[in-house]
Amino acid sequence: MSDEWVIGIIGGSGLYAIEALEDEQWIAVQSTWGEPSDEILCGRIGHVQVRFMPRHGRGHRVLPGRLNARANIDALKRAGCTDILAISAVGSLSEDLPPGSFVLVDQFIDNTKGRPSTFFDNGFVAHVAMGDPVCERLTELTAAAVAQAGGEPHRGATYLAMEGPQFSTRAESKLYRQWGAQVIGMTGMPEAKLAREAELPYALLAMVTDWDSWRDGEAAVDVGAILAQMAANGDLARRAVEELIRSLPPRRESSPIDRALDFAVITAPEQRDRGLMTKLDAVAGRLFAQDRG
Ligand SMILES: CSC[C@H]1O[C@H](OP(=O)(O)O)[C@H](O)[C@@H]1O
Ligand SMILES: Nc1ncnc2[nH]cnc12
Repeated sequence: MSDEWVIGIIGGSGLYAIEALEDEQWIAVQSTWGEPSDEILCGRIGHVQVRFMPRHGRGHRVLPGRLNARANIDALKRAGCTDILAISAVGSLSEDLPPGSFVLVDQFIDNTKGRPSTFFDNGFVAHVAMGDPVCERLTELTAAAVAQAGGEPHRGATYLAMEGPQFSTRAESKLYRQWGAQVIGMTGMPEAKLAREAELPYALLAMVTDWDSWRDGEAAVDVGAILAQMAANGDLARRAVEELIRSLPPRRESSPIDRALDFAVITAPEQRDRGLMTKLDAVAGRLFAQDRG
C-alpha cells in the first residue's frame, strides 16, 4: 500500500463543496452498489489529494433515510481514498454542548430503521469490530485542526443516529439522553459501519446546530434554527477541513483499520458467492488479490 494520504471528505448539511481545492473537477464514479449521492469533487490542497462527496448531493436532494451510504463509501474507496472525515450537523443532547460547539464523535448508537447497513450478505459473511468505531489518529488530527482554525474542539461524544426525517418528539429526545447520547443526527449510521467494512479509517466532526427537543419550556428544534446556526458554523468548518489537510504528516503510516477485514470473513472459500464478490471488488478486493496469490 502506498504511504500517500488521499482524504475523503463527506460534507453534511451546509457543506456542499470545498472552495480551497486546487485542480478541482467533479468526477462521476460508478459504484457496484447503485447511485452515490453525487459526483465526487476531486482535487488537492498542497500535496494532499482530496475527494469530496456532498452527502445529500449538491442542492441537498437526498433524504437521510434514502442515502445510498454503501454507494457513497464504495465510490470514495474507488476514488482512492485512504481515510474519511465526515462532517455532520447535529442536535445537542447535553448541557455541555451548546449550539456552535464542534464535537469529535467517538461512539454511536444506531437507532435507524431498515437502512442497508452492510456490504456483506449470504455467501460472504463478515463481522468487523465496531467497539472503537472511529479512527483515533484522524480524530486527533481533526481536533487539532479545529483548534488551529480558531475553534474549541470537544473530544468524545456519543452520536445517536435516528431515522428521521422528522425531528424527535420531546419524549424521544429525553430518552436518548438517558441512553447516554450527547448528540443526535440522521446520517452517522450506517455510514461509520460501512466505512469500517471498507477498511477506511473514519472520523466524524459534528457541528452542533440546536438543542434538539429535551429542554422543557424551550421551543423544540426546527429547520429554521438549524440553518441559522449552520451559517454561523460554516466558516470554521471549512477552515478546519483545510487546516486538517495542510497539517497531515508527509507520509501516511498504515492503520490497523486498513486491515479490518483480516479476521472478519468467516465464509469458507468454496462457499463464497462469486457474484457478491464481484460487487465487493473495491471494498474487499485486497483479500481476493491475496487469494489469487
Ligand atoms: C438540515 S437538518 C437535518 C439534517 O442535518 C443533518 O445532516 P448531516 O448529518 O448530513 O449534516 C441530519 O443528519 C439531517 O440529515
Ligand atoms: N436535532 C437534530 N436531530 C436530528 N438531526 C439533526 N441535525 C441537526 N440537528 C438535528
